[in-house]
Amino acid sequence: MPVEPLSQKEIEDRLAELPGWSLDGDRLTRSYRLASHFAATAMVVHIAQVQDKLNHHSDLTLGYNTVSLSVNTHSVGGAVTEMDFKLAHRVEELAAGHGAK
Ligand SMILES: C[C@H](O)[C@H](O)[C@H]1CNC2=NC(N)=NC(=O)C2=N1
Repeated sequence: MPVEPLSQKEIEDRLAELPGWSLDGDRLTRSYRLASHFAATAMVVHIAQVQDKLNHHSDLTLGYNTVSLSVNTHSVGGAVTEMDFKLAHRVEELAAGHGAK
């Protein structure tokens, strides 16, 4: 599926539907806090599974009780595309099941 860079306005409109996510330079980002380091680790594994399914991968960081993502689309030179928002929405869905805030 070919993807194109989104305009600033398109990014802002889509971000309005994704509380907690923001644009940091040319990347979509969000950090989550979890109840324990083990819970955070399980969420990382779950996100990795989704990313492989979508063939779209964030920079994914496991901290102490935290999980952070930062993503853009390499194939269009590191711009934000629909693929980044698709991943963000999938992560939001699974985050609830991990008790991530
Ligand atoms: C060959 C493979 O389809 C590409 O390298 C995929 C893998 N994961 C990816 N992840 C991200 N974030 N952007 C991409 O363009 C991308 N491309």
